[in-house]
Amino acid sequence: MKRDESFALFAQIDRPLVAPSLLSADFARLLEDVRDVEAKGADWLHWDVMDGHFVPNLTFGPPVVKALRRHTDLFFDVHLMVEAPQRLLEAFRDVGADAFTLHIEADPHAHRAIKAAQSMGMKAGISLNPSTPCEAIRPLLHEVDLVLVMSVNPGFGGQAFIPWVKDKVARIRKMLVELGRPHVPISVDGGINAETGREVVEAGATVLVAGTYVFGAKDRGEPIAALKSIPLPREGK
Ligand SMILES: O=C(CO)[C@H](O)[C@H](O)COP(=O)(O)O
Repeated sequence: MKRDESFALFAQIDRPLVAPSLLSADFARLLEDVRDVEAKGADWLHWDVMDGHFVPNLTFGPPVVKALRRHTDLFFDVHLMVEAPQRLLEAFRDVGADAFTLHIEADPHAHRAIKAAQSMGMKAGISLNPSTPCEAIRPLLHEVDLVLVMSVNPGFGGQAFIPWVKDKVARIRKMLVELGRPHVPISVDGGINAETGREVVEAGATVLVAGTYVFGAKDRGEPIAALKSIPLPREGK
């Protein structure tokens, strides 16, 4: 799916979008892995940016995004697991990030960051950790383009899905419906496979971020197809 198509589609889609998480790709052959998942139907690419402070791990930053931007037209879904994410707005805009998603726990001025990202032409997302209550993001639901619900404690791939996060997804979808914004995408990240993917889609998720499940497969086309085959619940169900 091309970069500029995906957000217009959320009012029409009947399946979740699939965003392979590059955290689980082979960093020594990143371009080959990106080409592989693109050829096999990935809708977005999910970038886990970690700073060693907000989470106890370090990954990549704008130079790596820039290097791959030249090779693909996939939507770049950039997830900032960093302190003071606003510092990085321009840097990621300049290298071709399409969505800039920050953590509510990382920025007391998250609303300002969201407005700034949007004014720079990026989609703006808000993310919350498993133990952060949904109420913490309620005021921002009026304005965000994307909600990213963590279903593991962020920092590492390959962790087990936390089942009670499904209730949070359902609550946030209900809040969005009540606000008259039913098509705002809810993305779920952590421990996603065909089974947990189905559960979160039933709860209201429309984007599935999957690292180990996709990149750990011999044929990445199989997990991508399995996630894409999950039907979205019908409206009014
Ligand atoms: O944000 C992340 C970790 O902080 C990863 O995107 C997430 O954990 C996906 O990896 P996996 O599918 O292996 O759980």
